[in-house]
Amino acid sequence: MDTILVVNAGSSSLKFQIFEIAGSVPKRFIRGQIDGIGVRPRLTASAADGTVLVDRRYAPEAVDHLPAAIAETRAWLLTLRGITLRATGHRVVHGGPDFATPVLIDHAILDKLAAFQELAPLHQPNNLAPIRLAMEINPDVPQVACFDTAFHRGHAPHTDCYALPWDYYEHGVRRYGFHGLSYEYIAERLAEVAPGIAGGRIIIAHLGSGASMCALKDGRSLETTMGFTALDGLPMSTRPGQIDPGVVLYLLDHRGMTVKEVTDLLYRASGLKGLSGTSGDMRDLLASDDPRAAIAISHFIHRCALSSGMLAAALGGLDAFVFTAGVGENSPPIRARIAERLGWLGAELDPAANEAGRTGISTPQSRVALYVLPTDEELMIARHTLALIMAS
Ligand SMILES: Nc1ncnc2c1ncn2[C@@H]1O[C@H](COP(=O)(O)OP(=O)(O)O)[C@@H](O)[C@H]1O
Ligand SMILES: CC(=O)OP(=O)(O)O
Ligand SMILES: [Mg+2]
Repeated sequence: MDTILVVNAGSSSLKFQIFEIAGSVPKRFIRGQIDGIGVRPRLTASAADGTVLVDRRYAPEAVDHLPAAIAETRAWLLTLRGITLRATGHRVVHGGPDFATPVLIDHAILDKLAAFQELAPLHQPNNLAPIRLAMEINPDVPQVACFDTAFHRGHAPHTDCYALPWDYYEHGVRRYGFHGLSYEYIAERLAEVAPGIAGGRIIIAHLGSGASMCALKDGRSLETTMGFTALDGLPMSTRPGQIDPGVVLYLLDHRGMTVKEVTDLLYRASGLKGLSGTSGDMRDLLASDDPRAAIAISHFIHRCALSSGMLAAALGGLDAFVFTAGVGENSPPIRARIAERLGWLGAELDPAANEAGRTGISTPQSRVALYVLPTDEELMIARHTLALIMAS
């Protein structure tokens, strides 16, 4: 069977899917992941019909960094029989100013992408590691990079610039935005689920371990909460979201912290984890009766509400709001609290539909339609990868 392998190497997980090439469309064959790297490592994979193919737990030190997760995943993938790999598609978080579409990777492109490592330290090294390995092991199999930044590349300069001297914009200091593969997929899903609304004014809330929102109009990204790096915008599992740059200057200057210490603080020790002092996992916080866990959740809701207002202003109103990614897809209480804060825009939640995790979760009279749509970054990558290899 001819297949495409898709690799989505994240900050705390390695997600993968194998798609059968069925004519010009990819058909899901296997979906799996190693999550909880260094904490509660677990390899799971299932067939398209849901049959569990593997479910293996590891001691934290056995899979404590991405290369170990790649090695475990690769060993398991090699046990599969009857599969011919035609191409591998990779999620690459940062594509900088020039990569507006997926690309076939060669060594020169790999070097260009490595230059963005400091702009996405949690992701870019992890995204590039499997590409390097694949190019070494299977030099004849095409490797395709699909960028989180690409979907936002059409933003007008007055929206994606910072108010710094213009020269900085020219040199790439811009608001790139991320989670674009997820937004692109949701925009397509929305056109199927709600064709009458999909062309309207929409906010997509990608609330996972990393979190951002996108203002979508006519199916295209108009604005987003993340910026130059994936630190900006909403508070996340371990990242603070929007922060006064004066805080960073204070930490460097007054506290005498090194750049590495500040980087670690902002990427790994802040957000829900930093505020609660216990965990960056929303499930742990929801289950906790610690007041600091409650503050962390309330802060998250508050910032989601503020960003929604900002994006509604960018859109000139709001027709629909979509919840997606780990928290957005799986947490009725978080959805309910955000929906309540959208009441002034005309949103009215149907509590039973929300609890049941239905696709539509607003009341019939709600002026803003509310949806829960599971994202599928890997399917989006498979489509791009297949299109690219068929065209080349
Ligand atoms: N039932 C749930 N309730 C609340 N949060 C959840 C639930 N299930 C998963 N999550 C959250 O989803 C996050 C992972 O989301 P995901 O979109 O996979 O993120 P990433 O791709 O950034 O790793 C975890 O941090 C976890 O807190
Ligand atoms: C860009 C980003 O934050 O990605 P993730 O949500 O996978 O961490
Ligand atoms: Mg993710």
